[in-house]
Amino acid sequence: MTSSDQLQAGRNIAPLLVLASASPRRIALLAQIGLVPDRVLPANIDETPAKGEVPRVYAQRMAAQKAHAIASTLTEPALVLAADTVVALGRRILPKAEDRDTARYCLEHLSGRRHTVLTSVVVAPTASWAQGRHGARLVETAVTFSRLTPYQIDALLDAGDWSGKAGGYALQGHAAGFIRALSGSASAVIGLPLFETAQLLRGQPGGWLA
Ligand SMILES: Cc1cn([C@H]2C[C@H](O)[C@@H](COP(=O)(O)OP(=O)(O)OP(=O)(O)O)O2)c(=O)[nH]c1=O
Repeated sequence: MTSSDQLQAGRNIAPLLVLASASPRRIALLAQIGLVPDRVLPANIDETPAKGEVPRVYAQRMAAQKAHAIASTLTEPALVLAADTVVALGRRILPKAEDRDTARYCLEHLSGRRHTVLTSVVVAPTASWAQGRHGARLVETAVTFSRLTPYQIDALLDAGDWSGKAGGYALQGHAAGFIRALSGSASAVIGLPLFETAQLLRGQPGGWLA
């Protein structure tokens, strides 16, 4: 048996890879490293930050809750992958922009400043996959916006790609024209840190990644 046959044989007995997410970005990011989840099951959890909860703790708690909420519903052997992305200005958590006013509020606060994007990624095996390992990583990225004029903020709002994004902007979209510097992981800002996710999957006996 060649090593590629062995790899294939290993893959055939592998448990399911389940993405606990409603984010099309996370599916696309996984595809970038050659991974197509067997199932995509969005987790419906309460995303309200606890009183006084700092951004780092909040991001880790959200990703863990998403992974465990889905893992607990599955009877088959599976590894559940979940993530959470939070835009933080110091200790303040900026909201996920679901409307134009919220996006404007975020952009006005981010203008001319450096902020932190925290993305937590968690992998959780289901109860029926004893060999699977629980794992988690937190990735911090520093992002600096140039100073935005009121006209530029309106143009970003008109572009519309802030919708559903933490902090009211999309690095993969129009906001890129205003991002002066980024130190950390661009894929983490967009929703899934690919290097750290690959490390978590390589650490599993499932054979998903070489
Ligand atoms: C800052 C930033 C965030 N985002 C996205 C990534 C996440 O999808 C979203 C933050 O919200 P999340 O709560 O992390 O994720 P979600 O609600 O979109 O999906 P799910 O919880 O079901 O997995 O913001 C970008 O796409 N680009 C960016 O530049």
